[in-house]
Amino acid sequence: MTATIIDGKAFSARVRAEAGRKVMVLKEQHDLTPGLAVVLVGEDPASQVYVRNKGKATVEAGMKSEEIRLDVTATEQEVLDVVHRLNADPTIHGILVQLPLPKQVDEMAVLDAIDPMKDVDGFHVINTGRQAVGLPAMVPCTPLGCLMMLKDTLGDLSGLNAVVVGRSNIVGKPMASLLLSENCTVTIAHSRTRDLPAVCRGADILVAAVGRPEMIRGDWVKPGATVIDVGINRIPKEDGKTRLVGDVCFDEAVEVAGAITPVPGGVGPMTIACLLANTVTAACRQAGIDEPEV
Ligand SMILES: Nc1nc(=O)c2c([nH]1)NC[C@@H]1CN(c3ccc(C(=O)N[C@@H](CCC(=O)O)C(=O)O)cc3)C=[N+]21
Repeated sequence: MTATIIDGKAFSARVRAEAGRKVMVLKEQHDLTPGLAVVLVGEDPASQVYVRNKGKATVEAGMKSEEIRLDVTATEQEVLDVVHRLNADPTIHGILVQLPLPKQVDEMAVLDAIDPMKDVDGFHVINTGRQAVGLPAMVPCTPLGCLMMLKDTLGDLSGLNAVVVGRSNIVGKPMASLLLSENCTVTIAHSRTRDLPAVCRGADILVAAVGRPEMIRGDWVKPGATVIDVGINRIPKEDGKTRLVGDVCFDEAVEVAGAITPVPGGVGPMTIACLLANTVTAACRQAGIDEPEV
């Protein structure tokens, strides 16, 4: 039996279309145009592509998009000044500072400066804490996208064993916290975990977010499990070009899993769609209105 392939690209198109319909209602009924600002420091080519895609998706959904580019030599104060200006701008409801930042800029200080209400990445400690205790919060886009695909595939997640491989602040930890909120039994595994393959084999839900190309093999997957591959690794091909692979060895895992996300076309597109959804949510909360039902 081969696994069902979870089509993140198709799913993300539905999420983006829904965000677009909400934006239409907000414009017509509340004279409110949600605005998203993306701050990019430096010229990392991968980040540039990603930032351009975000800008395009934002405009397609009818929102205002602003891109702020700073030189790779920008000081921390220059980045903070941009954040402060965006915090004060009433036409901007979401602020995303593209990570990683150059080494002279303290990431934590920048994230801490973002108004938590405008923190569409959900990386501010206020949002991390609010999510953890069950208060309304901005939830990080990648884990949110993963959760949407899991619920769409499995329905109620209560009681399932979830193993998250990776403990980053941007994916692993918030993913684990969201799965706990859905009543999963959650294990966070990482580089020091003993007998990682055996731990993974206990997972009904296996989320791979380690950043190591094809580390998770087919025989680490419990038959029938749902596998979410967060990894996006560019590796060289024989012909000198490159290809994208996840943290899961797809060709092996697809033979064992019940359902699996591909790379590309899985988690990545959902991340961008959730960014738009979060920006709509943020705009409604800032305006003190209920999010439209569409
Ligand atoms: N503050 C911040 N928030 C982020 O959410 C954030 C960030 N910084 N820094 C970089 C990472 C990376 N990231 C991606 C999102 C979508 C795709 C995506 O759409 N990928 C496509 C293919 C992309 C390709 O072909 O290269 C896919 O997987 O199908 C990729 C990568 C968000 N990040």
